[in-house]
Amino acid sequence: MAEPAALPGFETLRAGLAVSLRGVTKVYDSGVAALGPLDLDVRKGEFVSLLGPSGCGKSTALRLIAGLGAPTSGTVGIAQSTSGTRAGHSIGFVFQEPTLMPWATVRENVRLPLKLSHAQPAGANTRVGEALAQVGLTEFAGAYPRELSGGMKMRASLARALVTDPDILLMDEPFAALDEITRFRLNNDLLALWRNLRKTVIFVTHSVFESVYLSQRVIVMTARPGRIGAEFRIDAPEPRDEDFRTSAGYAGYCRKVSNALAPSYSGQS
Ligand SMILES: Nc1ncnc2c1ncn2[C@@H]1O[C@H](COP(=O)(O)OP(=O)(O)OP(=O)(O)O)[C@@H](O)[C@H]1O
Repeated sequence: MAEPAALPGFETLRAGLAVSLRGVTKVYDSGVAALGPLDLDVRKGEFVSLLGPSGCGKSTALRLIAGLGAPTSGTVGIAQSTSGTRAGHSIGFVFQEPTLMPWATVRENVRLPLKLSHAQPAGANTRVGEALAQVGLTEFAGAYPRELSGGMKMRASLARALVTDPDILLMDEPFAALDEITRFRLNNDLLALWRNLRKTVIFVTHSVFESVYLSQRVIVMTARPGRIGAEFRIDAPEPRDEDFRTSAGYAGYCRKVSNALAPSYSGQS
């Protein structure tokens, strides 16, 4: 069978790559040089964290990868969806704020991306059920956002990103507003999901500890305009759990990443 034609903006990438940024810069209309030049390759199925000081362009990088804006220069390459569906469906985005519709139930909130893509109702019901089960919210499908804790709202937001079965999950400080115990629990659940579903995850965080716990690779960005200052491969055994979180190896990685991050904060208070 002939290869499907590449979708516009979704270039053919080197085999095994999910995302490839080449010389990407972003200068906003205000004149702020937010990013780059940035060269970044992310392998299919890899879990990568972007870490860096406030305003260094992490969210900008995610938005460019998601196609929510164009780079000022350089190229953003995204692997074509393995499911052969529309290009936009290969990416799911989770924001720091859960941004749920307050007047709609969890089920309706999670269904929204399928509704927008005019998915068949029967298939949509199945997908919504699967996504809710993946995040442990089956029993709260009929609840309204006001009835949910912060952690549950974030689970609903994650289910909404998973409902289209995207190949790539972009997560922008998703757990930053949660208390530490809830955050640890969601870290573990996200890792379990990643192990089962093997999605490519690009995760933005301010937390050295979170980035080392979750990632196969931590990218430390410089102050604005953000570039790659250092990167670390986290070679820890899977599955990671509380033993890893309290291990000497984990503490050692955290120290190295913190040391690499420190220069980016010089001049900031
Ligand atoms: N739409 C926009 N128009 C103009 N400037 C913008 C816009 N979006 C972001 N910026 C600026 O670009 C720079 C990078 O912003 P961005 O949100 O990407 O950084 P960040 O690393 O994600 O920051 P934080 O960690 O605080 O969320 C900042 O100086 C920000 O004020």
